Parts: sequence; C-alpha cells; structure tokens
Amino acid sequence: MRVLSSMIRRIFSGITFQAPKPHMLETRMMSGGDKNYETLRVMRPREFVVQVEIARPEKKNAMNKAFFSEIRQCFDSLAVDGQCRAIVLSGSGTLFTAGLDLMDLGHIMALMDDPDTDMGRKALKIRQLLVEWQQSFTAPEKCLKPVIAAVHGACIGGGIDLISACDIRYCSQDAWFVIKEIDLGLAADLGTLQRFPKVIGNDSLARELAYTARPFYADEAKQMGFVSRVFQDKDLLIEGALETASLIASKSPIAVTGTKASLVYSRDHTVEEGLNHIGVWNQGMLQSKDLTNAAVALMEKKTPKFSKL
Ligand SMILES: CC/C=C\C=C\CC(=O)SCCNC(=O)CCNC(=O)[C@H](O)C(C)(C)COP(=O)(O)OP(=O)(O)OC[C@H]1O[C@@H](n2cnc3c(N)ncnc32)[C@H](O)[C@@H]1OP(=O)(O)O
Repeated sequence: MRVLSSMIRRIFSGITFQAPKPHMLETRMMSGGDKNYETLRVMRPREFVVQVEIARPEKKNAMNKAFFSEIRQCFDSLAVDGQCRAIVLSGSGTLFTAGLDLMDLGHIMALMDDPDTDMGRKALKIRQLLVEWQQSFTAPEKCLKPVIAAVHGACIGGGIDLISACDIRYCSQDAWFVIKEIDLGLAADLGTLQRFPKVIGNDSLARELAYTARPFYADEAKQMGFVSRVFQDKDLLIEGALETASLIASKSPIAVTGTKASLVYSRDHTVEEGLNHIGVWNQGMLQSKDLTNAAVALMEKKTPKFSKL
C-alpha cells in the first residue's frame, strides 16, 4: 500500500498537498456571522453544513414577497460560501410550508385591477413577477452545493415547486404533499410541472396529482420516489438529514460540485451532450489537489481532509 501511495504522489509530483488550516472565518460564521433574514433562519449545526429553516411558523411558513427575495439571496450567497458544502432545508413550527402566502395574491390582483394600464403592460408586469419567483426556486438548483429538503407536516403548492429543485428529499411519517395550484384556478408555474415528473419518473402519476390536487402522504411519496427516506418524527428527520449532509461535506467539494453540475445538466440534455459537459468540466477539475489527496488517503486507509473552496 505504501508503495502504491508513494507512486500516486510521484505521478502527481509538483502538486503538493497542504493540510487544511483551521480557518478563522469558520469560527466566526459558526458563531452567528450569517445575515439576518426576516423569513429564514440560517444555522451551522455541523462543520461545512448549513441548515436553512423557513421561519414564519405563525403563518405556517407561507411564502410571501420577502420569502421569495430572501430564499434567492440565501442560496446565491451559500453558492459562493467556502464554509458551506451541503445544505439542509427545513421548516419551523408544525409544518414545512403552506405554500404561497394567499395574502400576497393581492399584489397580482392589484396589477390586474389598474384601470390605467393596458392588457399588454399588465401581462408584462405579471410575467416579470413570475420570472423573479421562478428564479427564486431555481436558486437551490443553481447553487452547486447539494440541498436536502427535510419535510415534516404539510408541503403545499409552492412547497412542491421548491423541494423539486432540491437534490434529495427526506420526510417524516406525518408529512403530506399536494400540488394545490389547480384548486386555486391556475397552472403551477414555479417549477413543479417541469421538475416533479422527472423526479418521480412516472408521467401518468405526475399528471394525476397535478390535475386533481389529491394529497399524498409519506409512504406514497417514498413509493413514487419523490422522497428517498421516511423518518419516524421531525427530530429524527433533521438528524438524518444533517447526517447525510455531513457525509457529503466530508467528500471533496470539487468532486461534489462537479457531480451536481453534471446531474443537473444531464437531466435536460442527451447522453452525448452530458458526456461532453462533464469531459470539459473535468479537464479543469481533475487538476485539483483533491484527486491526489483522496487517492493517497484511500491507499493509506485514512480519511482525507479537503481544503476549503
Ligand atoms: C402566481 C402564483 C405563484 C405561485 C403559486 C403557488 C401556489 C400555491 O402555493 S397554492 C397553495 C396555497 N396554500 C394553501 O392553499 C394552503 C392554505 N392553508 C391551509 O390549508 C391551512 O392553513 C394549513 C396549511 C393546512 C394549516 O392548517 P392549520 O394548522 O389549521 O392552521 P391555520 O389556522 O389554518 O393557519 C394558521 C395561520 O396561518 C395562516 N396561513 C395558513 N396558510 C396560509 C397561506 N397559504 N397564506 C397565508 N396565510 C396562511 C392562517 O391564515 C393563520 O393565520 P392567522 O393570522 O392566525 O389567522
């Protein structure tokens, strides 16, 4: 083994691995250096793991204007945060989210009611708002750190849009889900119709759920592949999600971001295009020290440590 690992070192000679130094920023951020949000709580419960909690428990975590803006800011900033390698997204209080804040529907109604604005202009304003909100729910996908949605209680309407853009979904036994938009007289427009069918890989069932707004519960969600694990209660759910996030965070952050970039890209492209994408990506990323570091650790049966991004 020693011979092999020294061979690996020689192959990559010129690339010297430096053990990561304890970083001052980490301590500062772990002790509360995060931005204060009105609708979100950002916590750092484990090394390199960030937990983002939707924090409007008194309104059942309904998604209002501030939420749409903050969720995007939050994921955009975690995307470039060297101390973050994996994210858990959860809800405060009794449930994950009640979906769109129905009081905020007033903004859209007000746009429609303005007698001085013609139809085309109203349509453009509504479109601008929708594009903004769509970008908010695409932010967890664009952020190349894996996001684990941890759902307890209800996950309604906009909640399905949001968690469909996450990498991994876990839930507790009391979780239930509903693609609610049809009951509100609208076609879901923030990602559910684009991502959910691909996540579950069952077009017929996706259509049934979207056309009927039939609620489905934890066991069915697991059976259809919308969630990959069901936990007995919320505490065990969060613990399980943090455990997986920690495991991901222990891997090379270069390898993890490349894996996410390739999975997201390949979902929407041909195999050939996907292979080309990862080929181009890895022609740069294979030059990372993480490769030598991981290979040497494997040979020496040690746990590798990777320096911060
Ligand atoms: C342009 C369109 C873009 C996006 C569209 C997205 C579509 C959707 O998200 S559709 C889904 C809309 N949401 C709903 O239909 C859910 C409505 N709420 C409920 O069904 C229930 O509240 C519940 C979530 C099942 C929880 O029930 P319960 O535990 O009995 O609590 P409540 O007493 O009903 O509610 C407590 C408190 O929260 C307020 N609230 C709940 N949901 C919403 C909401 N969606 N929007 C705004 N506020 C909500 C409720 O009014 C209560 O507030 P008080 O001030 O205490 O009265």
